[in-house]
Formats: sequence, C-alpha cells, structure tokens
Amino acid sequence: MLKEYTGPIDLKYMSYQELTELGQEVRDYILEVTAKNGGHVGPGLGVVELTIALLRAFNPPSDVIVWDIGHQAYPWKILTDRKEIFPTLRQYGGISGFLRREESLYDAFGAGHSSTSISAALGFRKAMDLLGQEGYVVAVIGDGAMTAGMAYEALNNAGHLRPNRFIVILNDNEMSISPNVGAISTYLSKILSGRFVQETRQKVKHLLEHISGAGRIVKLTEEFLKGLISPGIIFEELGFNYIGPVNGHDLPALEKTLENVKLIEGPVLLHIYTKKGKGYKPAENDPVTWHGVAPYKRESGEFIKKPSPPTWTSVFGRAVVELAEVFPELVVITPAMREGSGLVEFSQKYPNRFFDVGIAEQHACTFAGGLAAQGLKPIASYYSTFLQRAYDQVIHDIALQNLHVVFAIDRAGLVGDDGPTHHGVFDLSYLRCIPNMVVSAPKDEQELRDLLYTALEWNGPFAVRYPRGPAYGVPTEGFKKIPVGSWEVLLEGEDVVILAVGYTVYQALKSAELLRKEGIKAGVVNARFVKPMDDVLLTHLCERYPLFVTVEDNTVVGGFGSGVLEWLSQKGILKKTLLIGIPDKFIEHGNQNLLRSLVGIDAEGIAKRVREFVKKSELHML
Ligand SMILES: Cc1ncc(C[n+]2csc(CCOP(=O)(O)OP(=O)(O)O)c2C)c(N)n1
Ligand SMILES: CC(=O)[C@@H](O)[C@H](O)COP(=O)(O)O
Ligand SMILES: [Mg+2]
Repeated sequence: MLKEYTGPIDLKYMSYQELTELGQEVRDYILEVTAKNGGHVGPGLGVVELTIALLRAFNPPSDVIVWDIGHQAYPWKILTDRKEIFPTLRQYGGISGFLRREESLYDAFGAGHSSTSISAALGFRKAMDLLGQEGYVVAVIGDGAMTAGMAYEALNNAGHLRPNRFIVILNDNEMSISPNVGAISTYLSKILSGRFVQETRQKVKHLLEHISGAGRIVKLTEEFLKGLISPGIIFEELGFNYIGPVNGHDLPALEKTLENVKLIEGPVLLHIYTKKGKGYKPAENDPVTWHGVAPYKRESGEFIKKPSPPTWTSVFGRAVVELAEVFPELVVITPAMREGSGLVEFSQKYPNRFFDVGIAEQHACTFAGGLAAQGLKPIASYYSTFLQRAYDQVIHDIALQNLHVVFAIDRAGLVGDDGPTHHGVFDLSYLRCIPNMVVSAPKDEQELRDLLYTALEWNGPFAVRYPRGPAYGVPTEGFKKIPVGSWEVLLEGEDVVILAVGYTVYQALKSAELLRKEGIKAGVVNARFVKPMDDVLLTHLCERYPLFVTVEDNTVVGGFGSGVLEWLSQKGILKKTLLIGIPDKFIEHGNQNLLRSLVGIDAEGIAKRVREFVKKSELHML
C-alpha cells in the first residue's frame, strides 16, 4: 500500500480495509526509521487513524490543519509529501522532527513548543474570513498541551469570536510525557471513563429523591440549563460545541464524526481518545519511556546503549535528592518535564516536596515565587528553551522582588536532534540583563553540585545552566560553596586568554593544548559566573594578556562575550577581544557534537578562531 502511495488524494479512493493496511504500514515505517534515528515514537503511533481521517475529511493545504507541538506528526509527514525522505528524520540536512512551514505546504504552522495550535488556528480562521477564503481550520491538540494557559487564552478568544468552520480536536491519551496531571486532566479522564455520566445520574437521582413538588421541577430544569448533563460543560460554557468522546482509532466512526462536525455552526471541540504508542507493544506498555527515544532494536524494544558518563541531568537529579536532606525547605517544581529533568527519584522520595504543575512554565515560575516568599527554597527546574515562556514571570515575579528561587536550567546550549525550537542558546542573553539575577554555568559535574549548593545558600534569584547529554565522568563528592562571582584560572598563558563558560570550558582547555603545539600560549579561565563577573580577576587579566577571547554555547548576541565587552567599556579599557559563540541565526537539527563543531565551539573550532585572531593581531590587522 505505502509503496504505491502517491499522496493524500489516494486516500479518498481507498476502502477501509486498504486504509487499515496502510495504517499498519505507516506504523511499521515509523518504527523502522525511529529505530535507527531515534525520535518521538508513542505520539505518532497514536494518531495514525486521526491523520488518515483528517486527510480524507479535509483538503489541506486549502483546509488548514495545525498540529500542536508537531512531535506526533510523523504519520502526517509520511502521508502528505515526505514519504521518500522520511528516513532523513532528525538527521543533519534531513527533515525536522516537528512541522515546519519551509519543509512543506502541508505544514501550516511550525511548532515544537506546546499549546500554540488553537491560537495559530484562530489566526488562520480570522485571516481567511477577512480575505473571503473558504475552507476549514482544524487545530489538533493533546491533553498534555491542554494544561497550558495559552490553550485557554485561545479558547477564550475563540469562544468570543465564535467562528464557523473552526474545529479543535482534543487528542486525549491521558498522557503528557509523564501521566498527565491537574484538575482538567482529571475532568477529562472522568469523561472518558464514563464517570461523568454516572455521577450526573447520581446527582439527578438525588434531586428526584430529596426535592419534592414544583421545587423539584425548577431545580431539575436549572441543573439541565446549567449544562450539568453535557460531559463537555467546560467547553460548552466557553462557547464551543462539544462533541465526544469518540474512539480515535475507529476510522469509520472518526471520519463520520468529522463529516458531521463540518456541518455544525460555530466553533467545535471534538474530544477523541487514543492510545499513545498504539500498535507497538513496548510503547503501549510504557508510554513514558517511548514518548521520545534514542535508537533501539525494533523487535525487542531494547535500547542500543553505548557506554558513556552520567548525563548532566542525572547528576542534577542525584544532587537534588542529596540536597533535600541538607535543606529541609528545598522543594522542586517542574512544568511537565519530570523524566527529562532527572526528577523521578526526587519525586518518589519526596512526593510532598515535588510539584509537576503541567505544561505551565509561567505558573511554575510564579508558584515558585510564592513558595520562596513564604520561606521555602524552591528549585524551579526548566529546559532552557521552555524557560523562554516564563520571561515576564522571571523578571516581574521573581527578580524584581529579589526572591530566592533557584532556576536549574537543563538543555542549555545546542540540544541536537530536536533542533531550533529546542536549542537553549538564548538564556545567558535573556537572564544576564535582569537585575538581581545570578547567572552561572558549571564546567563539570562537581561544579554543578557546588553551584546548586551555592545557589541554595544564596538569597535571591540564582540560575544554574547546564547542557543536554553526557557530562565528563569526573568523580563527585559532597558540596562546597563557591564565592559568588568568582572565576577560576585553569591554565596560565601569555599570548591570549580564553574566557570560557560551562560546556565550552573543557573545549577551551583542549584548544589551548592544540595551540601550544603551534607555539601559541593561551591561558584558560573558567568563567563560571556570567553574572556577576569576577572583577578582580578580570582587572588582572587585562594587565596580563594582550588579547581576550570569550567562548560560550549561547548566542553571541548579548551573551557572555557581550558582558565582557560591557565590563571593558565601563572600565574604559581597550582590549582586542574575539567573541566565539552561536552565530546570530537559528541552528538546524542534527547530531549535537556535529552542530557544536559546525558553529565552531568545540576544541578544534576554538583553536582555529584563536589562531587566526592571534595571527591577525601579530600582523596588526586588528
Ligand atoms: C512549552 C513546552 N513545554 C514543554 C514541552 C515538552 N513536551 C513535549 S511533548 C509534551 C507532552 C505533550 O502531551 P500531549 O499534548 O498530550 O501530547 P502527547 O505526547 O500525549 O501526544 C511535553 C511536556 C514542550 N514541547 N513545550
Ligand atoms: C517534544 C518535546 O518537546 C520533548 O519531547 C523533547 O523532544 C524532549 O527532549 P529531550 O529528549 O531533550 O528530553
Ligand atoms: Mg497526551
């Protein structure tokens, strides 16, 4: 089926039996490719029927389908126009693991971060109305993504605008990455389990038994009018027509529902239920692990493990468990990233001190602010890229009030296969400019532990950022307090000094070795505090070295290097300075180390730039 498949038009002429076969082949293909490349497995397997139904009931690209996040859209890629190039998924130069407008006309709106689909779809709808364009607009959003405020901002606006031909499909698999959390998730589960209807019957029975005469009729009518009987009361009250729940793996039922929904006036919320990982037993049985995976053996579902040092994430996870004993006031908050942030052990050992708040980065931050204001020591754990969502909260709710919130920022720098939506390459720039904020990055595992300890001993907002992937395997023990703002000279030199941050420190050290073989004596400094900087050491370095180089895995725009230039300017010092970091453009997806080498922040790249810099300065070309 899939071999001969040429595009969505084919789907319209297939029988349900053929479509079932095709669906199976799509699942096989996803498994074949992700087994080699890694990627998001469970989410896509769960929406194969939905994708087919959408492509049969609608006519994209003139009908607009907006997928939330896009991590579930592998079937969409295969069945629209990327069947042949699907094996390049998440490879450098290949197709993205998310949807991107530049990749295909079928990808109406790019994403990677969650809960944007309803807003974007509403924008499409209004634009099409104003331009007099026909067609339907559909947003597909998961139950996890429905924990984010942005989804409700959009529903609120849509319920007010009440557009026609506007459909939100809530794909409910009762999972975020972890099992989904929150009161809305509980409410949705109640609908799926049929408990809503049962409980409603109980309430009606109670009314019938306990209220008599005319009062009974009035009360009953009232309750009916309040919409007590509709399982989708929340959505109905927001101005949507609620339809569901519908089995999202029953293709004929799904398709028929979509055809009916097309006829309804006003916005529609179609609630479907699906199984994450559908059709692949390992993923069905363990949807948390199989949300997103590294390469694996398809037959057994075993992971292909290469020996490597512990990840930065696991070092953080262990550290917080130990720190919880030292600091009884310590509490940890995650916006839906318990597993990815290494917090499973903490959540199990200290369930009362752990808060998964759902995909709610803004709330997580201000919630941490409240906890801190009342005397606790919150660690707000974020992926760098997702902290972007909470920028105003960091400034307005935390820094302005100088509250003691520790921001543990994982996935800083280039993350690799997820690409530009997920690279954490802006945090140094966006945090450095906030008053009261301490911004730090460890060179290795022990320093990560020490910085976390230092942060908990501090009093005010304190960020510690560290990269994705394996650290170095340096032995770790205990915790020590590091003087805030202090840097560390790792290697003395003469010709040039390299001031490096976080991941780039060891790369700078290696580059200095390479340069030494060529007669260039480079000093290396671990600039573990991006803010405040080491005033005393910097003054000394200015006297000692004719040339400065700064290195960071953050954008060069407004990052650490810019901070050094600001410092020099404030002191009135003219110093030839080279800034090495992520260039001012979005970096594509691909292997993490490949990307690091392509942007020149690995040892060879740093050595090359420093060599050219030193040569130019010798020739007085600077
Ligand atoms: C703003 C933001 N925060 C966190 C994430 C990480 N993340 C990716 S998928 C996901 C779970 C989404 O759950 P759901 O929407 O139900 O989709 P499912 O994976 O169940 O299909 C999370 C938390 C993200 N992509 N964006
Ligand atoms: C889609 C999404 O946002 C997450 O699933 C993300 O891909 C996880 O990344 P890590 O693999 O770095 O945890
Ligand atoms: Mg889900």
